[in-house]
Amino acid sequence: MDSTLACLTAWMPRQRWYATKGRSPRLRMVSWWDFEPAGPTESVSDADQVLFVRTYLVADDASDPAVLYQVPVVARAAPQVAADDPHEIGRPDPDLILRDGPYDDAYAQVLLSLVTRGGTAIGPGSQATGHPAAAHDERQRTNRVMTGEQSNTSLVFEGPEAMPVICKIYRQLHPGHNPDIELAGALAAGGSPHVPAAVGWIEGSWPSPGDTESVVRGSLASAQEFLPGVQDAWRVALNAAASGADFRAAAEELGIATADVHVALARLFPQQECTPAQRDAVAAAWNRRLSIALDEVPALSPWRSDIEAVYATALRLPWPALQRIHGDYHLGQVLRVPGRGWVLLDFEGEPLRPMDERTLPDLALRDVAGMLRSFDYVAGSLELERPDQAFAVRDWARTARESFLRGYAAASFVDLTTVAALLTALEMDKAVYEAIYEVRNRPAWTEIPLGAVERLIAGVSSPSDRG
Ligand SMILES: Nc1ncnc2c1ncn2[C@@H]1O[C@H](COP(=O)(O)OP(=O)(O)O)[C@@H](O)[C@H]1O
Ligand SMILES: O=P(O)(O)O[C@H]1O[C@H](CO)[C@@H](O[C@H]2O[C@H](CO)[C@@H](O)[C@H](O)[C@H]2O)[C@H](O)[C@H]1O
Repeated sequence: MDSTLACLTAWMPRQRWYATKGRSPRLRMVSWWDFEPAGPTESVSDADQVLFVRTYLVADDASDPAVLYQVPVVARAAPQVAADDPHEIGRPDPDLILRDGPYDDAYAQVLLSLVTRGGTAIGPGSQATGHPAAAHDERQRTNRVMTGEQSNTSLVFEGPEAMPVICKIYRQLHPGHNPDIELAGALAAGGSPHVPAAVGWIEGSWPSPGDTESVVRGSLASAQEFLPGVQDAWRVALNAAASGADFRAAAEELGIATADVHVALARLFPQQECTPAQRDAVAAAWNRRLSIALDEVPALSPWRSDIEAVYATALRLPWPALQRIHGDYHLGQVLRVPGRGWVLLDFEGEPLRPMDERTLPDLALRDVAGMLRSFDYVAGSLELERPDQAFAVRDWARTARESFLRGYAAASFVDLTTVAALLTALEMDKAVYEAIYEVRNRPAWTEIPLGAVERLIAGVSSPSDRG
């Protein structure tokens, strides 16, 4: 194995964004591109120390199909880097240190330059091109990496006068335009206050990891206005539920904001009547997910036939038209911005779902179900910490749910009573997805979606019990 790949093989499994945890990586270099140093934004002395700024495209054959990762690196001469540098990837030779690109100013500044000014980085059979979405703002900004449990890597650029910018580097690459760039960009261009302003994005082309003779195009990064010092709705809701604070008006406004975004998406992108074939495809996806969940979460098996009955009931009734939606809507995807209200983030869809499915028109009610599940998670996570508070937090979740639905119905003009069985099926499907997600990522929380499955089944047999 070449020495760069050897360094990456040791380093990648320790990264939060490395997807196939628990398996040994089988890495293969697919391509790379080199960036020109960002010139005016970088000091001459720093540029002297940088040997190259490069993004590697690395396929991992530990899973089938292979996962393709985007790995930006900065190569520096060994004497210039501290011995205990926490962002060292490795030393392909004794004089050269590869650093994790997002943590190095040299990469951060070329990234900002590409999304705000445009330009192209070239490599063997591959390239990356920046597409600014707004007029370029030359003011200097410093950069930092957002910390947290993230599947991608985001850098924040801030300066005393300049609009703060957040740039998300997609770690896993897929063919096609990322739905977050497409949907959030269109909503921002259409004047929606419920998404951050668009700044720009990076698209590229590279050899397909499955067939290196063919070339694919796809999204590499996106940048938007960063809203500093705000809390996400998960934190706001958790604090409100823990302290017993009234969340009804906030939940109702969240319902209105959600409906406003759905109405705007229905105007900006084509809507489709839901054909029998599309209903069959949704039903097949429910069943596929259920069978994965039954394999990975054995505690679900006693409810198998009840879950299937929930799906069957929804399939007997008429369905609304399909449209573009958020796709992975939960409280962590929404920010509370003083003076502006709720702002929605991350229209990428569910990370456990294939990208080509995530860009299809879907049921707007899927987002409604996602948010309802999130209110249940607030109660569920607090209940795990303080079982003695269970009654109060369940009551909080019930009122949040009612207020959210009231706001959504009023602003979307959807009569939710006519689609109640479909909404229940979508909540069930989301709880099944979450059971898989939790068992893989946060096993201690698996009982939250399992409790929801039980309650949803109980609610179908006696509707007034639903909380
Ligand atoms: N425009 C923004 N303004 C402020 N915070 C943001 C913005 N975009 C994302 N964030 C925050 O950055 C973090 C990661 O964003 P997210 O889109 O969820 O990334 P990932 O795809 O890695 O999960 C979240 O905590 C989110 O609240
Ligand atoms: O990483 P993403 O934000 O794209 O979403 C994934 O992770 C979420 C967890 O952070 C997960 O959401 C689940 O947990 C939330 C609380 O942490 C809860 O509010 C959501 O309702 C629940 O689904 C999401 O499902 C997953 O796709």
